[in-house]
Amino acid sequence: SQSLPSGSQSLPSGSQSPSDRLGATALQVPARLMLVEEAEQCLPGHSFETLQVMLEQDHVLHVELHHPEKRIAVNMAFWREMVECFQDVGQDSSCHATVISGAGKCFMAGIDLMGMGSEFMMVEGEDRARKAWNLCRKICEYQETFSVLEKCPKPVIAAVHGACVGAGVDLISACDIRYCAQDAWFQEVDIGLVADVGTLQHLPKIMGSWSLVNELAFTTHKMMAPEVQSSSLVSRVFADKEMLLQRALEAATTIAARSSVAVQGTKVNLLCSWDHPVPKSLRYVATWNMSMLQTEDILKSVQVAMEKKGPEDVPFSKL
Ligand SMILES: CC/C=C\C=C\CC(=O)SCCNC(=O)CCNC(=O)[C@H](O)C(C)(C)COP(=O)(O)OP(=O)(O)OC[C@H]1O[C@@H](n2cnc3c(N)ncnc32)[C@H](O)[C@@H]1OP(=O)(O)O
Repeated sequence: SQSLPSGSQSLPSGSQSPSDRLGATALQVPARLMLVEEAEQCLPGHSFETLQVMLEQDHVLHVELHHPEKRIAVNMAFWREMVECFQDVGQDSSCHATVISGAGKCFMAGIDLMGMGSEFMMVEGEDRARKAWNLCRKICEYQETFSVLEKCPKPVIAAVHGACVGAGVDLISACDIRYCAQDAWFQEVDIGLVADVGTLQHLPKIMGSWSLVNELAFTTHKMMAPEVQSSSLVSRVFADKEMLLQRALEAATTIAARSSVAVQGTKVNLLCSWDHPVPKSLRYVATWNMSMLQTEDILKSVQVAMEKKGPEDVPFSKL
């Protein structure tokens, strides 16, 4: 059977409760214990089968999904490598923001229909209860492949061109910012199952229209770039892939120049308000800031603002 992605739980945990997710984000236990120096050297050069990680600018990593000859149809290695990669991004204090895009003609053609079919048909277990238990465990492992994007405290920007199908929609719905090119299209595909790795949980909160979410989910309606923009699934549309990547990297660079205490704390607290009612989120941010307001970054930021400079002029310490 498939080995567990590092850091994932060994028993079916069901879908993660909001507080699990928040706890994991705020107090992430290193999945692979690694010195900061090691992590810094590790990621850009790290060899993955399905991901290429490039250092684009100071503190900005570009993660490119690879399998262009199969239009980024994702195989077994992908599910494991995404977890490894973004756990490392989370630990790597020299990475402040990430862009994720597809190599070749599209962002992602969903699961590898040839290679992954047997994964769900062939579940181990001596009886139905044990098979169900093992299947639940597998589903939770697959969920971790995209949940890791939310748990990573560094903002992740999805830059989508061409097709973004099935698992591609699950992936982008777990990202913090979504941009696309004019040629992008998005689709849920009918393969006879309920989507179970994030789309159905995220889209109703992301998109402005329940009706459109239902349409996408029930009819497999193909959404083109203008429609995804008007429905808020993406926040910006660019003329082509080149412009898309340029602008996504610019946004990541802007984020990377800011105080990590501010940016990462903002991501954690936005996720808190996504999951919890306002009074609870207000209480959480008060508790958060009772320590984080003691950062030197505030004084440094105020000083450069007074001098009419930008955050890129501040030597913020690593986090
Ligand atoms: C754990 C479960 C969690 C999540 C589950 C999610 C469900 C899904 O993801 S279902 C989605 C399944 N995907 C699809 O139905 C998309 C199928 N592909 C396409 O529609 C098209 O390939 C395209 C993405 C629109 C691109 O079209 P085009 O540019 O014309 O390329 P093609 O000639 O069609 O394909 C080139 C090459 O790639 C192979 N390929 C494409 N998609 C897949 C795929 N999903 N699985 C396996 N292989 C794929 C295609 O067969 C071609 O291969 P050749 O060997 O060159 O024939």
